[in-house]
Amino acid sequence: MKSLIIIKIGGNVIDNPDALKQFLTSFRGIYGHKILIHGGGKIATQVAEKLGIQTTMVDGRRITDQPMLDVVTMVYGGLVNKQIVAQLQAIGVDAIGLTGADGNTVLSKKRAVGNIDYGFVGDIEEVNSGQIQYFIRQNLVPVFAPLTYDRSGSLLNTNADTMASAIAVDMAIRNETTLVYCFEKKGVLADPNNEDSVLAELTPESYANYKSQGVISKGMIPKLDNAFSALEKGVRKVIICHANQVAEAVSGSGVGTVLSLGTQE
Ligand SMILES: Nc1ncnc2c1ncn2[C@@H]1O[C@H](COP(=O)(O)OP(=O)(O)O)[C@@H](O)[C@H]1O
Ligand SMILES: CC(=O)N[C@@H](CCC(=O)OP(=O)(O)O)C(=O)O
Repeated sequence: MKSLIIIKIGGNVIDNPDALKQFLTSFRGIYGHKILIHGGGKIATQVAEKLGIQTTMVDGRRITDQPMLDVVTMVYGGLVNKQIVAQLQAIGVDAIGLTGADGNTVLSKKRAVGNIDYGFVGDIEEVNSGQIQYFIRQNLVPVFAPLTYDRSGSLLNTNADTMASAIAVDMAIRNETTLVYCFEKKGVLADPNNEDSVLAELTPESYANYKSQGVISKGMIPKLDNAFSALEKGVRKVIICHANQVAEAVSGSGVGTVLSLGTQE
């Protein structure tokens, strides 16, 4: 099987032009086939606010009514996606920007969880990995915005960490897949106030312990849930690391946090 590297880059890095540039340079240094999935939640919140639209997040997901869907479509599918693609092209990476609707690549259905009306939020139902593989075979680097669609013409807002995990799981059928979550810290920290307290390894057991102590919290919880889920479903390796260190992390030089299923019964 061929190796494939799937990288997710979060909103705090995208929001900082210098940090984004450094990340994209490191991304260019990754040898072989690769896919990028970007977030951009922070920018969507800022743009929405400028338009007088308030943001409400529930369980890490943005309540997405029609005006908010318009904002996230413009921000993720337009502004962020096209800026990243243009910057990658400028440094010699032949990137192609996609949403899940483009090439029918990622299909979802409206989220229906409990009594909460999330609006136009999509839970992924199907990844068309054959089509994504086609782009890769053309030596293109797919760059996905966190937007999916529901077959009947509606775009749906989808959490970018979940999108990365779902794409990685499906691509793992045809490729030896590594999934890397990049953000603004050096990895999962044993002490959130100490940037150097990076955990080299995390198992479901140690994750549960750190979570119950409140050491792992906020956005890191859905990220790790998605990350462990990918590992359980056939993704070979999952790493959480700093955006600048993505090339080193992929080459196995020991930076960041590597997830392991440990010795589960
Ligand atoms: N133990 C921890 N180690 C590192 N980050 C943590 C930890 N616990 C909570 N976090 C928080 O998780 C955040 C990452 O999640 P999130 O904001 O969703 O990432 P992204 O930028 O990829 O969207 C970090 O910015 C940090 O504030
Ligand atoms: C449904 C839902 O919540 N979608 C996310 C998609 C963007 C995202 O996940 O961006 P980060 O990775 O930068 O957080 C949102 O609109 O915030």
